[in-house]
Amino acid sequence: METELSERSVSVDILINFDENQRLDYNLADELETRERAQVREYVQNIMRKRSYLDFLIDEFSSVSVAEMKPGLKNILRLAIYDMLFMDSTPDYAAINEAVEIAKMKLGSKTGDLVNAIMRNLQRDREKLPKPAFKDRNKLVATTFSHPEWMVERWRKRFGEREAFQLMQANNSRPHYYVRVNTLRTKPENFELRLEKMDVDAKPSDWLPYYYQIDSVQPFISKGLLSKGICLVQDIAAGFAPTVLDPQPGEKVFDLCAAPGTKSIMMADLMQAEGEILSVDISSERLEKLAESALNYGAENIKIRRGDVLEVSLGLADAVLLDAPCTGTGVLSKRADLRWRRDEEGLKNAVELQEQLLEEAANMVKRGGRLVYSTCSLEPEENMEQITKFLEKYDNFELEPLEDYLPEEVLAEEGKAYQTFPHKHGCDGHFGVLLKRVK
Ligand SMILES: C[S@@+](CC[C@H](N)C(=O)[O-])C[C@H]1O[C@@H](n2cnc3c(N)ncnc32)[C@H](O)[C@@H]1O
Repeated sequence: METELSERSVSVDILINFDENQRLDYNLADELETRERAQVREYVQNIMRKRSYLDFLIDEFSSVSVAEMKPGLKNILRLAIYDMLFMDSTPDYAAINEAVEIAKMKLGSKTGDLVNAIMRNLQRDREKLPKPAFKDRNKLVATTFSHPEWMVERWRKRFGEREAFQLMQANNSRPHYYVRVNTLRTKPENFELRLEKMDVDAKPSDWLPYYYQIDSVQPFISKGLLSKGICLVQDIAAGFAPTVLDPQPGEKVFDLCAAPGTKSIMMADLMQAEGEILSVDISSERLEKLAESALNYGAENIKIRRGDVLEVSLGLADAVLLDAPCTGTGVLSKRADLRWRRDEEGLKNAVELQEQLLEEAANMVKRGGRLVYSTCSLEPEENMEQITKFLEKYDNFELEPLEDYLPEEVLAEEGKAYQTFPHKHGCDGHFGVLLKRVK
């Protein structure tokens, strides 16, 4: 119980910090063991995936509304309800006791009593819990599926209700994970032998070479395969952008907005570390991760530069990847917190920044060179609408067909773009196009 208490209590700290600073800081779990840190992530991500519904239940069983609660109490209750209703391994009494102890420890004995009273109320009605019944359809759907109302409204309009439900259900499910073999460090056949020895289920992908769908990244961490650079954890759809850019050994490549760097690492492998990749990002913290990965993965042709793409002067490249900052609505099952950090204003700002970044990136492509624009968003404004606007303004770029690189089922825009959806493709939602500079 001692360690479980600390897992829960650290999870509460992370949730409180998120409410106060809009930042998910897993460093708060650094003192825990690997397995416990994994449990903290599970708690935090699952609570993010069910947040509106948990808040609805708090409102039903507490005399103080969620809106009036301080982050401490609110997040202890979210965790306690999640524990009681969704963690099969936690008996009701343990869910209540643990929450009461955390409340006493963090907020005093009175709050402990309040948590106890609210949780006992809920336990009494456990078999016939109230269901959200708001007249406002967006609010009802948003509470049931725990997504923000603005997102629900736009997805219901765009996809229709049935498909919007499927998408939100996929966002609330445990995501699929993939690893990609790093051929700079091992041969694919040797990697398969390792997998056999490790006795893990890993299904090779039909879509791209060297990718395997896995159930959990844990064995790959514990056997040191990531730290030794043997394979990279990367969603298969995240691999589409480097695949269609198709960097060749000896070329000069710019990876703009590169950190934490999985696409730079993959490109180094595609180039067999010959030629040059200049990886640029505005965030030094994220670039540190890239630098560490480049060492681990033997990506010796990566050079790192901290800078704002809107200001740096880099010269010209054969191939440029702009993996633009975006709302991330395609990766909500892995990054459940993102849904609570985004709003319509944020979408508008992202679109404006992407437009400027795309113009700068285009100026760095030499004549005859290639430019890939990619996002992990599902929103048309960040994706094809961005490209249409760009092509209306610049007649020196043309869209290239992608059928030679990617499977048909992920292609959109008559084969001139790719777009995946979590509920249709079983991977993250990514978009991308390949543009050629023709004059
Ligand atoms: C989608 S992430 C990139 C992910 C990365 N390509 C990868 O595969 O690991 C977007 C990145 O853009 C960076 N960024 C945002 N605005 C930028 C700017 N004006 N100049 C350079 N980098 C920027 C962020 O720091 C962030 O690391």
